[in-house]
Amino acid sequence: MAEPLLRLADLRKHYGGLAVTDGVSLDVMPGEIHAVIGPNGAGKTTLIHEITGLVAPDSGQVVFAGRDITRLSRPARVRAGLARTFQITNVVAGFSALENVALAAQARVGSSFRFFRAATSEVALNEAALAVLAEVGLADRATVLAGALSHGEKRALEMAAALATRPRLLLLDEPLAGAGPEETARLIALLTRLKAAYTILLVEHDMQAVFALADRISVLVYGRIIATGTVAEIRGNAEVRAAYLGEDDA
Ligand SMILES: Nc1ncnc2c1ncn2[C@@H]1O[C@H](COP(=O)(O)OP(=O)(O)OP(=O)(O)O)[C@@H](O)[C@H]1O
Repeated sequence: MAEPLLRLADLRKHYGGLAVTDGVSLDVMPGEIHAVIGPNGAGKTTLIHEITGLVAPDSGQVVFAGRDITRLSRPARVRAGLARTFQITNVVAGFSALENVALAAQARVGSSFRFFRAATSEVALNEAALAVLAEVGLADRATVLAGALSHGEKRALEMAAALATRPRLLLLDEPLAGAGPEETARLIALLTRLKAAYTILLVEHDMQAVFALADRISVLVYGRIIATGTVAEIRGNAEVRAAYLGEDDA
């Protein structure tokens, strides 16, 4: 069997008396979309933060591509191939779509913000940024200020910014949050396309989207994974249905 691209081993994080991550172990296999679902406050965002390095776990390990990255800095994790999008839309409104992507690409090579202007004039950087915009269907919106994009386009731009770092693993924190039905359909189509090229860890509340996209699902409840399995296994799991999925979802 292939080695997991990401392995979480017995991760634990307490805030005071609250065990927010309570011994989470999870493998993300190369090429899969692995969804993490769970009720509000289950600890999903904290788990993503522990993977990206924003929150340090009290104990346990984060192993990425065979390397223990538990204590690595956030930029070092990005350089190793971890990219994320945020739950709250996170683009620079006053920059064009192209500039936003170029800025993200620069983060990967570690150059500082003040070299930004010079760098965007580089033909190669612009071409690479354009290619990434095309990947998410925004090529014809390259010169539009990010602040003027629709909500769904901003989410796609966030994904482009993440892709610009040339990730091996894409962490998506609620990419469909706040999207209307049409935008949701478009974003699901985009994620389906990205699925062919990237390994993805997806945190998402929209169960129809999760069932349509995920290869495997892990269910997090009060900081613990209560089940991991295929869509069919999770939908048919009585404990999951009782703890989380309503009859409508299942
Ligand atoms: N820095 C912190 N200090 C104290 N408590 C925290 C902190 N961060 C998160 N928590 C608590 O940890 C629990 C899990 O929060 P987290 O945001 O990870 O859950 P979540 O599953 O992402 O929720 P949601 O689906 O609502 O986004 C919550 O009870 C939250 O109040």
